[in-house]
Amino acid sequence: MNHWPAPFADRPVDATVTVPGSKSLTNRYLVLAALADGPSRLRAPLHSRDSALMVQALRVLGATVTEVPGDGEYGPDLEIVPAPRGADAADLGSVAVDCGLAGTVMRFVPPLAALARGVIAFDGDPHARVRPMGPVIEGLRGLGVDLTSPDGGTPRSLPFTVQGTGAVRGGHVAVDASGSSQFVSALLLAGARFTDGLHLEHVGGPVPSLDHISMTVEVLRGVGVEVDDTVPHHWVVSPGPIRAFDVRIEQDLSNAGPFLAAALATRGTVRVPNWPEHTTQVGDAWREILPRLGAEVTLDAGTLTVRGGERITGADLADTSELAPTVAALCALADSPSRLTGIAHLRGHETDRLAALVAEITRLGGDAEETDDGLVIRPAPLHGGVVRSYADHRMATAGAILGLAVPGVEVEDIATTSKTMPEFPQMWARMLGQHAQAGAGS
Ligand SMILES: O=C(O)C1=C[C@@H](OP(=O)(O)O)[C@@H](O)[C@H](O)C1
Ligand SMILES: C=C(OP(=O)(O)O)C(=O)O
Repeated sequence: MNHWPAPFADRPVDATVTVPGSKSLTNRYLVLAALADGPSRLRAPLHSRDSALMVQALRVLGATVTEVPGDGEYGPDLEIVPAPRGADAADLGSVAVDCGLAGTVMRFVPPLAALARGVIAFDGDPHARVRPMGPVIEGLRGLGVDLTSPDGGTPRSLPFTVQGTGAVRGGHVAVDASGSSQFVSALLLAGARFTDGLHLEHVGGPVPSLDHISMTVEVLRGVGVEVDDTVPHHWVVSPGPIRAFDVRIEQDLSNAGPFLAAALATRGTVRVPNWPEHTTQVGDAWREILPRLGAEVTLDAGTLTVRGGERITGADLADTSELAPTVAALCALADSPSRLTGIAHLRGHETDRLAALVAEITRLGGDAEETDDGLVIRPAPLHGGVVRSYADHRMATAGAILGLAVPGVEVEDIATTSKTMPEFPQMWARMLGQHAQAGAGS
């Protein structure tokens, strides 16, 4: 496997960076476009492995997705014409959806398949088969959908087959969403198209990544879907049409994270323009997290500016969700201990991220330990070495952050960043090139 020599920054970065579109927003709007009452357009969407898998899934289910020129820096716009429905709906026959390693595809698409007519087989990368799926499967079964595993029994994970009849009864169903917020989002996104709508109830421990559920609810309301979330752990989606739309996708604030982290790792300055004024993206939390780690953060006229301090300070941080690998890399460079909590469910992400972070930080000489629901990371001098990426885009970018401050770090399979940011190696080099130019001029 290829090893990427992570660039070491021998002086502070000074760069302005814009990142590609949000994975979470792109894949939600793609799903909604396939269910909408007319053609929709996504402006400046993400183009990456996860969004390509979603586009391909929609095509398999009969939608037409076309790339059209747009003004996005990172690729064309997308126009989506939904598949004909009702009496006009084609019988798809036996078709297959490849989920890759995308949580959004493996969780959000099965409800769409149930609304189509055909026998739709789902599978993905080897690790996708161990990502938790049970509550989506049980939820759909509770709503009247027939799903089977290859041996004919009740599936618990990928691979499985959805017997799409063109309609889903819907109504009340209870699931345990403590393993992933995506179990909730998956059912909510399609809920308005179920005959009786959806009353989803969560039973179990705390639901992680609540920002992502807020995003789902806000996006749904934006396309005319009525969602009642006033009672904790209950979401009621009224049956009705999903309005066709034309939206601009915000840049991915979670993926802005590694670049912002570079300011702390090199005691430099990184600016991200077009920071949304209002957003449901979890990455907006960088504005609270990075000051806790010693940075100065300002948001002025839509540009977020992060200035690294003399040192990175450790911190106790809860519920960092998909930001956690980036946070952990910074904590490994801090000069006081950190405790990350509320992230037990990261064990079900692209890899077991808690185990992976401990293994890779330790491999570079660091001091990291797993707890029941997170990590403890203590200061220790780091040395060079290979950071394994486990097919996990955020492990790869965590390795890149460490490499800025530690000479001799190599990241295995940097190309795995293509899951959500195929341009990452070039963007990283450009960020460091800007620092060289700024240095040459000063
Ligand atoms: O709905 C979404 O777009 C996501 C929800 C979160 O999943 P979990 O709740 O499993 O953390 C997040 O980590 C993932 O990257 C994207
Ligand atoms: C957990 C993540 O992805 P997925 O959408 O595959 O769950 C992530 O991007 O950090």
